[in-house]
Amino acid sequence: MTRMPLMAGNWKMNLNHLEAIAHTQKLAFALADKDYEAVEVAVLPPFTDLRGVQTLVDGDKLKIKYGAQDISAHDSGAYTGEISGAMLSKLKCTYVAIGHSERRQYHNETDDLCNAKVKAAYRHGLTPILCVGEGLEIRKAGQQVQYTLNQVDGALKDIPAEQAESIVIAYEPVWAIGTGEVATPEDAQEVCGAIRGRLAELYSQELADKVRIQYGGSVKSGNVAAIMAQPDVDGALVGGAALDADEFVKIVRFRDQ
Ligand SMILES: O=C[C@H](O)COP(=O)(O)O
Repeated sequence: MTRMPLMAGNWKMNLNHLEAIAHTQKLAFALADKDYEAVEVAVLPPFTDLRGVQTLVDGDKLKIKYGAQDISAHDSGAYTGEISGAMLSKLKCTYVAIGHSERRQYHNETDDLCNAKVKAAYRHGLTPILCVGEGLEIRKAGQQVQYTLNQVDGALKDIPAEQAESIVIAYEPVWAIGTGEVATPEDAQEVCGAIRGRLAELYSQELADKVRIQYGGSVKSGNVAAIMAQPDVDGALVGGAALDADEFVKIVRFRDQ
């Protein structure tokens, strides 16, 4: 089964709304139709950038997809500081990251909350990029597969197959995020393969074969090809390297690296 690779740039808390427009224009200028035929390209800017990115993408009919880095579990109301799925879908977001390790670590997000956010995303026609992955202690104990599969189970609780078949799962070992310490291609394959196996158990092999599983953690143009060569890795969730447009374009063109 061929799955369209998804290269997504998670800008995290970087680039203001003016910088976001300049950065997206630079990407749009560099990317050609043949890039989009081979790879789906997405950016996940901060909330305050989304309107600017939308205006650019709509106005110039760009093929870059975009989405948010988080979503509220609630649809509206007295939740100061939160952004709802309805607001994101009104801005024509395609994707929303859920359960990024930085949200789990600094905002105490649990698997139950991730599950509620996955449901909120689907209520509003957004595609979740569910982030999972173990910390260093878990890795040292050799528990990375079980730990990550528990996160998958928790976030997908009561999610029907008709929804789950469109999910994207990003395996991001926490010890490899922003550290320059990339997982080996074999490390990435071990867990990504196990995630696909779990999807087959929870749903069906047919569904598992459709779902795109990304690797994230210090992905750069120099290591992306080896990671993408793994059978169960269908893309990358890129942090730091996505802030450099030239570098991100090289990652999108991983087959040339
Ligand atoms: O969402 C992206 C990941 O946290 C990876 O970040 P990084 O590429 O800077 O290691």
